[in-house]
Amino acid sequence: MLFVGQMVIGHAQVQEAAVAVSWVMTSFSASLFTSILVYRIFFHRLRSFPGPFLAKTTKFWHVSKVARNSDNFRQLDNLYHRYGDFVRTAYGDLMQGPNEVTMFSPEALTAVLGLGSKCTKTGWYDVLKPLIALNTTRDKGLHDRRRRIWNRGFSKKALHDYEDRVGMYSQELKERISKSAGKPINMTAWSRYFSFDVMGDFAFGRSFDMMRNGKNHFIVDIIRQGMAVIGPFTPVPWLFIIGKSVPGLANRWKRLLAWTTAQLRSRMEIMSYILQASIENKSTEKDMPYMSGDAAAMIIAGSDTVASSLTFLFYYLAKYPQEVITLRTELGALKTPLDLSILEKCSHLNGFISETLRLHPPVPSGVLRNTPSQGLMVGDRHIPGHTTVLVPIYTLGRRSDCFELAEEFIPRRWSSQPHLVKNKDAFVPFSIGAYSCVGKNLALMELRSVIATVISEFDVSFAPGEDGMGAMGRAKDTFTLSPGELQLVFHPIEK
Ligand code: HEM
Repeated sequence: MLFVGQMVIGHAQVQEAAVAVSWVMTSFSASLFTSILVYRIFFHRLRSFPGPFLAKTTKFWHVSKVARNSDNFRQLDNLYHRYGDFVRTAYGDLMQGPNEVTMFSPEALTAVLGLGSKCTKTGWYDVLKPLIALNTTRDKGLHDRRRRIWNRGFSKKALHDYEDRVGMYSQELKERISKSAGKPINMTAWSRYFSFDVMGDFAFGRSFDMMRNGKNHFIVDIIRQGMAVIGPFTPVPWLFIIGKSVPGLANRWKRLLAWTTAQLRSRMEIMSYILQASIENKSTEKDMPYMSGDAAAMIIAGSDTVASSLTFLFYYLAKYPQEVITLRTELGALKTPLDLSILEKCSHLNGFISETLRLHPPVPSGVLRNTPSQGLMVGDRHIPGHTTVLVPIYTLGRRSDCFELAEEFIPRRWSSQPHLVKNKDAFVPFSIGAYSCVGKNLALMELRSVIATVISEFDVSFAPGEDGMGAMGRAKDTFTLSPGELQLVFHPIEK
């Protein structure tokens, strides 16, 4: 009896203790979170920057905004129109609370990325770890050393050597298009098949054969699934890094790395310059994480960007048939077979490409940087040290104080009507400074080659029922831009 009584009393005491402990825990958590919120809203060093109320309190505000449509560039653009040149956002570095300022002016771009800037890459760039690619190298000295090696693969001579290969892939695309002449084809997919085939060849000496098979290579699917996750989780990159350990994702990730490393043992093109540097230094095995990282980065950086650009180039060819005639006249004056280096001098073709990249930059939200410890001056505004900053390329390219009729597609602003460009510093599709795009000239060569090759034989129109709006309307911002489907019809021209 006594024993039962003790048990009842004991049970009651345990219950009381549990209630007391949960009260203590609840009040502790409530006061902790309240003080964090009060600090972030009223006392944080970025409190003077305007921005959405919830963005001051948690980064998940930004995730919730972009989770559904993966349209970060559009969300940031809305913030610019609402708050102006400096906005406190919730987008940024590893394990911090909201500690970011997004800036929208060319002046800010130069301060953050221009030569001499002391800003550094943020923890977001650890996404490829354990591999280390050129574009994910956060140490400035190491980056400079590796960039010098990469530059060899993009020298004038190297680029000249690539011309035939690029021309050959452009012909292949034209032949594939001609097989579907008069019928709708998904140009978003075919632009991707082209760009990945080219990069497969340049990175590994072997095409992905996507144009031949008319479908994605499995490696490309893995990359695209990875990029689709990166998009919404950019504000919280540590979640993505943790996600890489989840079995399904981890296996796909491992397959990608194993495949990339295996390809390195075979014939290579641009990678051969990078490999050569390691052979000269007798450090091939030690450098393997760099070389695998570089090969993966080359595919990621060099394929989606070119694919997105091509999709929008074709969109404008279909939308403005008059432009096709102007381009054809310019190209008609050239000798055949086309010499790709001559295309560099075609002012309308280059204006057409620049205008497309201005309105649809393939890296639309820009790149993440941390300010140095002393902070950063942008005009008369001081950004405190260790703040994550970014300058969205999409918004810069559409600023009405930088471009006359900014929302309109006017290729001539880059040739015969330069007054339509009020501030050229706002046109930065390839970024600027020490970390700007190393592949810019190869990318432009590909774009010029495809457009010149295809329009010399075809007119382009939207497929029945297609108005072209989905390409941008349904585009996903997965760091690089992934356009929505675009159905086009190609009609052989009479010669
Ligand atoms: C229209 C096509 C392209 C556009 C708009 C573009 C844009 C960019 C941008 C904005 C960056 C800066 C990224 C950052 O700071 O995080 C970048 C870097 C880079 N791009 Fe491109 N890119 C294009 C094509 C290519 C191609 C064809 C390659 C071929 C290999 C390439 C390779 C790279 C590499 C390796 C970097 C890192 C450079 C460094 O950190 O030093 N890109 N690109």
